[in-house]
Amino acid sequence: MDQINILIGTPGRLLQHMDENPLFKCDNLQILVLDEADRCLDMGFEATMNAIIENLPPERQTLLFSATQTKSVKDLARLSLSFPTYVAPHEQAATVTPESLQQSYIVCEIDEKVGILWSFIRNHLKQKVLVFMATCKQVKYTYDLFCKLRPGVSLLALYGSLHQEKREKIYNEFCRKSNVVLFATDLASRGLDFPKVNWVIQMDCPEDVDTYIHRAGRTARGVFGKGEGLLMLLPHEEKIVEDLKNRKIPINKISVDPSKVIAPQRKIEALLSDNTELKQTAQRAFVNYLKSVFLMKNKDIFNVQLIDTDAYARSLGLIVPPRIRFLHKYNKNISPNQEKNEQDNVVKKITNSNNYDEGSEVTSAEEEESKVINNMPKPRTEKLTKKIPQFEFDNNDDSDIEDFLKVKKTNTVIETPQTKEFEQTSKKKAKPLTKAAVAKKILKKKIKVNTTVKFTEDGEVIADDKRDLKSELAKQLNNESVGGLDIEKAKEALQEEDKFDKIRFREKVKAKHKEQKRKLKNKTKEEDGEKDDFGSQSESDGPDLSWLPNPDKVYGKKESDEQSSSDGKSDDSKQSSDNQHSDDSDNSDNEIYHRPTKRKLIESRGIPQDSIAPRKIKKIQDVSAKLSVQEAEALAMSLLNKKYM
Ligand SMILES: Nc1ncnc2c1ncn2[C@@H]1O[C@H](COP(=O)(O)OP(=O)(O)OP(=O)(O)O)[C@@H](O)[C@H]1O
Repeated sequence: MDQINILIGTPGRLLQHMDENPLFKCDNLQILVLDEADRCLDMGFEATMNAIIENLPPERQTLLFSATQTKSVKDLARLSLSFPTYVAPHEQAATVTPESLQQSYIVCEIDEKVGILWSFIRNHLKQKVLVFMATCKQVKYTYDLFCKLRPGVSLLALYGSLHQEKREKIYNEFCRKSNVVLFATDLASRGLDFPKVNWVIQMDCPEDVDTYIHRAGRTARGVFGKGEGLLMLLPHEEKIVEDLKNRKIPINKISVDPSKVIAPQRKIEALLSDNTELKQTAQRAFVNYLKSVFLMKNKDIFNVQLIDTDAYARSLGLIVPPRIRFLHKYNKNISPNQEKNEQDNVVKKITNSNNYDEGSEVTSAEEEESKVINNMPKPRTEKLTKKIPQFEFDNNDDSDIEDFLKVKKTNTVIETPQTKEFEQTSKKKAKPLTKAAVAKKILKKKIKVNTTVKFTEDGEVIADDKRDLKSELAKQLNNESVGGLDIEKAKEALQEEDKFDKIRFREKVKAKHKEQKRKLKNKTKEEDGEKDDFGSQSESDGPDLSWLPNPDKVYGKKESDEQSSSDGKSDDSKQSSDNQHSDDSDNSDNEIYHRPTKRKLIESRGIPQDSIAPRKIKKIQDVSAKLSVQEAEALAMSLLNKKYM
């Protein structure tokens, strides 16, 4: 780190190295360059920049760059500049922005913005467009929504809450592609050099003139760069144009042909009703936009009270406008006097500077305020179309959207009784639906929230042993319809339930053990069965113990056996004779114990088992062979008769 010649970094990262890296030394620093110097020196980076400057040697050259350079002595004094030189290459130029940048603005209602943007994109499919919005949430929502609506061109979104790697990927993708739309926050308004951007759309009014210049500067870059800029303003935001013109920015007012605006309102509403996540993003976009307007410094231009929030919510696809808590809180905290003053101010401003409400009569401040908020004079663009040149939606690219636009009717709604009914009911719902109201409704209907009931295919309820309450106390507590929760009672009920849970658990363990035992038993049985295959043929035959050594041989002969052994018979032959004459009483015990199976005996004598026929059958075969047919028949009959007598 101490060997490097050039270091490029953001203020935060640089300060982190200074604080945490022992190898990072700036004693020999010769040149400090601050790109986007006005931004670096403004309030947001003040503390960080002051800390960095403290760590740098005072003997150095300092270079500051920006398209909107600060001349504030206070700011420059912090850098300890001596003999500063101001270099402005375009100071004598007629305009501060490049001549090849064509700039225009439109005035529209807040609920028209989405439709205008959508129509613009649909008509510029073969162009590279950069759209600036006020907040991350708006960018995210517009991106998600338009992706679902499929405009027919690549869409990208760039905003601060994205991971750095993703930001870089999106940046590179936007640079690479030529037909693409990028939705972005002011994160992309400075320093990023996107090549060949055709259009910069400022969908929300920029914070100040500097922000406008930086945003617009993303197009018409370099020596031969060309581009166009479009600024969308709400009627009360039009005052910024004056500031722009005072700063030598050539900007012309144009209007939009309403017949060419296709607002996919129904589609958006349908999408949101199907997709809760998208709906939540829309709600966040709505609240965050209003918050950003509320927090703007320049209250002459930004006034959240003048925004038709219901219309804005509807344009985002939200049928029920989300609650704007910060605004409610703010309105509550304003004392009546303050409120009246504010109202007076709003009215004065509107009546003085706005030409749209020429016909309205001021009766009292309060009346006027409510007029301003609820019945804001609508400076519809149609009114202005006579004087102002129209915005050319049809561009020269090869897309066949021109025909499409001519054929398609805008906002065609087939009126069905259902839609009429819906509109009527939605009109009736003037009262906002609060969470408390919803909760009251649920309580009235006695619906138990957060309960799951499972049914069989026949519609019978399946009892859930885990969820069913067992103890009386818990049941009682559950049935109580009093709001709130008695912690002590709930604790006791839980303890009671715990007892039943333990019993259930014990039973479960017992059942498991039983099952294990049963399985083990079955296994051993199976193993025994396998042994039988190799030992005795059937259980009635008894175990095959022929393989055991002869106890006589091992323990010597018994007295009772002496006689039989003296007959000169071998052990094997004795065994076989024993089998043949099983009624021999002397050796009966040994016989039963040592009796091998018939199969074993036959095998031990070396006679093939197949060749042995049962003795009785053999005898009959022998006798019948010697008889004639008649004699054999007679014999058979007599045998049968004998058997059944
Ligand atoms: N002398 C030059 N000849 C040709 N092209 C140039 C020249 N100087 C700059 N450019 C091109 O102009 C574009 C803008 O340059 P650069 O990014 O340096 O501007 P910048 O003033 O830093 O802009 P910003 O700070 O607003 O992002 C770049 O694409 C660059 O290649």
